[in-house]
Amino acid sequence: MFCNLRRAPRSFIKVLEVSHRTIMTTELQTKFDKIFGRIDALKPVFIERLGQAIEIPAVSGDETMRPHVVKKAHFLVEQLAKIGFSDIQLKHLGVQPPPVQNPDLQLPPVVLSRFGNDPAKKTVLVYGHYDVQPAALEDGWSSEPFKMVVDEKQQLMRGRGTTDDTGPLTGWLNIVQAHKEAGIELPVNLITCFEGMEESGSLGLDGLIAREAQGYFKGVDAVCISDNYWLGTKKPVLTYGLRGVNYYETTIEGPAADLHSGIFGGVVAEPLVDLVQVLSSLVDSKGKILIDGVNEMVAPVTDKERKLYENIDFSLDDLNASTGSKTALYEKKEDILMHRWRYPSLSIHGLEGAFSSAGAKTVIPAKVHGKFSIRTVPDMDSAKLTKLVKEHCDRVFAKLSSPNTCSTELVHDGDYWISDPHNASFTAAAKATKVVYGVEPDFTREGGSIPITLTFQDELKCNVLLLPMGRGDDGAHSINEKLDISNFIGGMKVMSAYLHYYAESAEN
Ligand SMILES: C[C@H](N)C(=O)N[C@@H](Cc1c[nH]cn1)C(=O)O
Ligand SMILES: [Zn+2]
Ligand SMILES: [Zn+2]
Repeated sequence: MFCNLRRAPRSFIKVLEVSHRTIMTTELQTKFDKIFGRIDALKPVFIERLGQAIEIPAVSGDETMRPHVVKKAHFLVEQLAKIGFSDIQLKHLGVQPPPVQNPDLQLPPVVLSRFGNDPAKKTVLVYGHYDVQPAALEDGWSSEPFKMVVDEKQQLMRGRGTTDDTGPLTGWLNIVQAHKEAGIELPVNLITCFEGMEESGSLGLDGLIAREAQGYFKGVDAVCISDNYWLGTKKPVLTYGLRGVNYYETTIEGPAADLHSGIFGGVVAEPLVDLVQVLSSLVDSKGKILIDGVNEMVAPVTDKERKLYENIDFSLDDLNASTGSKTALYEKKEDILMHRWRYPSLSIHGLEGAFSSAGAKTVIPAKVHGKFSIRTVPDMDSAKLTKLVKEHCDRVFAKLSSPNTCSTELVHDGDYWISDPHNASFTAAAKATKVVYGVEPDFTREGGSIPITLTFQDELKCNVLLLPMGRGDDGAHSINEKLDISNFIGGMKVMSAYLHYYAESAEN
């Protein structure tokens, strides 16, 4: 273990003053030099490992792809073993609950492993997810999404999962390898918890965490999650809040089979016509949620909170750059960020069962499903929200006096989360960021969701830190998802430095 600043003799400590705070001893500087040097030297190995992982199309939301998700879990097991992690276990979570086409479909396994088990050290659990969002070349990708391309000119890696979340996940493996090869002891015990269902609601993981709180996860002092993004493209951030997400499916069905619109058009009630009306009643084009009672659940903005937005480095131009358009609903930084972080939003994602290919098929679909989700924020209650959503859809459908049937179901929900950005974990991560990037990070919230964050905090009774690796323009969930090589390398250096600073902090 390296020395604790408070106990070390003054003569020994040659300090580096950064921003009025003492953050580095020469001993730590030497360690960082060696670790960072190894991370730089191992760059080709790390890129190769990420490329191999990206090739496995682990799409959790598509039942037919489940064997690939399982294959990626086994790939991780292989890599963990190669690097020297121990006690590697695949935890099986049973069958996937409905709605599901195959009632026997097994959930993907959770990959647990350890590096070190020294009672004198703190224990950090790192969580990541190895599943990804769907992707297809015909969606508009400039290269095969599951064949990682290293763009030397732009110094980035393109492929599904590079930033969300395979790149950051492999980062944890890589930093252990870098420590070993640099001959530097890892300053904490590390536990990995990698799941394969995050993009589909983290089904089954809550139960596993509760079961293992006093088992595999006993003694965890802090949880660190690298699964979100910087706000923009230049300034590193640490994230202390997430929105939750409630995902819904409205199903409307009528005729026993798809019909010819020339023969039956105007003669039968069309499910898709009904569904379009139900969906269009949920939200207006300015983003206002139209479901009675939803906006009333949102906690009011306080003056103290309003001030937090003032110093954040972000602008309308950043938003436009990351969407590649000028389609913003708000112009002012505060309005944009508040609507991303602290107000709910309702998005309509798609239709299942309806014609969606090129061409001009003249069919009346017999059964259609509309998919939409609501990002939730303090003080919204998931069960109450679901009641309001179902009542709203039933009411709108009833007004149509249609002979079809309509039902709305919650597919999955995950809680929002807010933390204290001044705890020991955040302080350690802020020092690490300053050492690697030379700037203090911004403290941000995230509009996306990581459903398991609150469960870790509550079940393991410890702080959770969100330590993003990629940039705001990485295109997570979109086409041409990428991770800049500088963020991959810088992110791994920050992960390493974070563990060292956290190890020497007086509190948890
Ligand atoms: C922020 C994280 N990388 C992420 O993408 N989370 C997903 C989680 C989710 C929940 N339901 C479906 N996906 C997200 O925010 O959409
Ligand atoms: Zn993710
Ligand atoms: Zn995602």
